[in-house]
This record gives sequence, structure tokens and C-alpha cells, in this order.
Amino acid sequence: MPRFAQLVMGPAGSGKSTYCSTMIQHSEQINRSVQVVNLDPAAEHFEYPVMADIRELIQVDDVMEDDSLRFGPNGGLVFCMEYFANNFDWLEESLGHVEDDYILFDCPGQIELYTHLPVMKQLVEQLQQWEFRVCGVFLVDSQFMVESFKFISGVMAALSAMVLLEIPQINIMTKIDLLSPKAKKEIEKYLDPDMYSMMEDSPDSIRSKKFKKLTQAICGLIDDYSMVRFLPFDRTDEEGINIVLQNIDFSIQYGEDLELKEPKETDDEPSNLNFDEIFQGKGDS
Ligand SMILES: Nc1nc2c(ncn2[C@@H]2O[C@H](COP(=O)(O)OP(=O)(O)OP(=O)(O)O)[C@@H](O)[C@H]2O)c(=O)[nH]1
Ligand SMILES: [Mg+2]
Repeated sequence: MPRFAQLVMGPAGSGKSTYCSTMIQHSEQINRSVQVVNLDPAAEHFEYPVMADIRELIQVDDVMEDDSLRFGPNGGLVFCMEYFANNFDWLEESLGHVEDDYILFDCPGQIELYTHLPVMKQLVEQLQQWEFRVCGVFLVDSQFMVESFKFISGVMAALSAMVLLEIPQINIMTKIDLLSPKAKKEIEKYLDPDMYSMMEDSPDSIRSKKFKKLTQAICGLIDDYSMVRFLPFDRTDEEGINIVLQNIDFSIQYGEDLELKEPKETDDEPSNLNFDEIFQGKGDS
């Protein structure tokens, strides 16, 4: 029997821990058993019960206070995550051997974990060896996404996690409840973006001709492969939370022994699911 995992990632403050506690509450309501593991060695508090907490293994404060190491907060976190990667048996022991379990991993917000450091990839491979089907859930704060050029950098961050981890990934825009009605309308065009028209709509914000070509090339690549699409996440909207969960479940085939339902509101198949095909070269033809 497979086991299931969501790796909840994203920049600092994007809403990862809030997403986990919202999902736990939602799962209780729909009678599903979901558990959370805190993987943030710098976390101070969270509003969900944890089945395991990396701080039992190592804490950033201890690393920073260590006279022989002398790390600051970011270096300290990287040290903790590398220490974690060398001690996965701690995680194995904490997770136990429950078949069919469904676990959310609340990850730290240091963006370098999702760009070039090997720790998250090592974690994915380890989880896969323990028979987990892992879905990446990449969160970005919708407040930073309502302008095209902020949006492009959010897309690039999500894309870099996809390229690094090579697992199905669902991208989510959080804090939709904080947007004004006008911004809410505006954000719709960013959820399933047409990058070409986005470039044409905002030619003034491309100040340098030299970079215009590069930006166009990046936008074209993202659009041609339909690689990045975002789902809105409003923690006050049960139906919306359900749609997000269905998309994630679908990507890891959760409940395939039960009756598998395709996610609602997907006229087009979520483009992120093309990811496997693209990276296995099937998208070439
Ligand atoms: N209104 C609203 N606030 C949110 C939402 N998600 C997160 N927040 C707030 O945003 C802040 C950061 O949220 P966290 O869930 O701690 O973010 P995080 O990604 O876990 O942060 P780090 O672990 O520090 O990287 C908190 O004050 C949350 O209450 C949301 O959907 N709506
Ligand atoms: Mg957090």
C-alpha cells in the first residue's frame, strides 16, 4: 500500500504553516486522517498538532549559539537541514510504518532550499524509498503577484522547485481573502496566465530593450510548455480548499482504490501534471 505526502514549500511568510493548519481542520471536517510533520527548525509556534517536529532533532537557536559554528539565522538553518539529511533515521522512526497514511510536511521558507541545495531532493528520494507518493505544494503570497513582473519571479521560483524535485507540483496563491475586490478580479488573469498577452499588456514596465528579449523568451517558454498554473487558496472558503485538495490527491492518485474522482473545475487538465511527460522527454514529440 502506498503512503502519501505533501511537501508544503514556498518563500518565507507565504502561508505554509497556515495552509497546514487549514488543511488539518478541513480534513477533520471531511473525516480524513491527515497529519503534519514540522520540518522548520526555526519555527516558534504553529496551530496544528504535530506527529513529529524537527526541533526534537535540531534547533536553529542551538546552532547559532554554538561558539564553534558561529552561524547567523540563514546559515544556521542550512546547517540544520543538512544535519537532518544526514539523520533521516530520526524521521523514519517518527513516521512509523503506517500504511496508507497521509502526511503534510511543513517546510522552512529559505528559498535556497528550493533552488539549488540538495536537501529537499534527498528528502523526496528518501520518502519515495519509504513508499510515499510525494506531491510538491508550492505556495506564493497573492499580494506579491498582482503585477506582471512580480508574477514572473514567482513563477520562476515555483519552476525552480519543479525542476529540482521532479515530482508532481501544485502551485497555490495564498491569502486571497486579503485582496481587495479589485485585486481579486485582477488576480484571475494570473491564475491561468497567458504570458504572451501579459507581456503585451505591460510594455511600459519593461524598461530595458536588452532585457525585453530575455523576458519575452522566459515568458514564451513558460507559456509554450504550460508549465505553471496557480490555484487560489482562501482559508475561509471550504469549497476552494476542497478543490485544492482534490487536485493534489489526483496528482498522487490518492484513493485510487476508492472511486477516483477528477478534480472539479478543471476544464483543462492542470498543466503542472504535464510535468512528468516533459521531463521524461515524452513532451518532445
Ligand atoms: N488573512 C490571511 N492570512 C494568512 C493566510 N495565510 C497566512 N496568513 C498570515 O501570514 C503570516 C505568515 O503565515 P505563516 O503560515 O506563518 O507562513 P509560513 O510560510 O509558514 O512562514 P515561515 O514558516 O516563516 O516561512 C501569518 O501572520 C498568517 O496568519 C491566509 O490565507 N489569509
Ligand atoms: Mg511556517
